[in-house]
Amino acid sequence: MSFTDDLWTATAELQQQIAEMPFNRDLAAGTLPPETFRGYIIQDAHYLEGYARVLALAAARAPDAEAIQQLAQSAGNAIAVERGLHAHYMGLFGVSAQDYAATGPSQACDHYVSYLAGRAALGDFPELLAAILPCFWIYHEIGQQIATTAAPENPYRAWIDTYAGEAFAEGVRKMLALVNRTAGAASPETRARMHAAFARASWHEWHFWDSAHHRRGWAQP
Ligand SMILES: Cc1ncc(C[n+]2csc(CCO)c2C)c(N)n1
Repeated sequence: MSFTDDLWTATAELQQQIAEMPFNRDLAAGTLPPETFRGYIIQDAHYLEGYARVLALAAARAPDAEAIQQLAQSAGNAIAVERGLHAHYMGLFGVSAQDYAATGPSQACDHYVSYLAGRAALGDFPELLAAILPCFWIYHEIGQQIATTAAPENPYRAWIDTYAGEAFAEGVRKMLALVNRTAGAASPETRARMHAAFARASWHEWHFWDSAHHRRGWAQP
């Protein structure tokens, strides 16, 4: 079994819970309320900015030229691909630049991005890489699962096609290979921290969807 297979097996229960979340079930059925998806997309745009920055920090920390190139390209792709998707849905749901600017990140969004930035500042490269992986891998798994069950006339088709598509799958495969290469050169102690970072970032993915489903923002006194 590869190291990344171990990561998935160790978090199998959480991964199953994510697959069964009402947000993802309703998205597949096409019955997710537009207002819920609108809130999700705004938060996801905030997330994306933070995530792309973290990818760029990971690129700067990478041990060799190949990994620098892969992570820096991913940072650029993240902005290009996801921004296109966000612009599409923001147009559809009437989110203006002013609406977006007026809506700050939710607690879940801020918590996830802060966690990743914390690993970038305080962790080592293997730990940071393991924290970055769930964003790619879980979206790929969920995208594929949803694609097989999705209603044909689904308003969220562009979202589904992005994550179920071959271009994205190729990016996921490269990320898995880099994690396995990195874990292969790491000590048992470092591999244990990679496991913890992968599990924590996977929990953040669950929390992000849970927050979007409940339309939570930032609690005010
Ligand atoms: C909360 C949240 N987690 C993961 C993704 C997916 N994603 C965002 S950036 C990126 C890198 C390549 O484009 C990927 C896979 C998302 N959109 N929102």
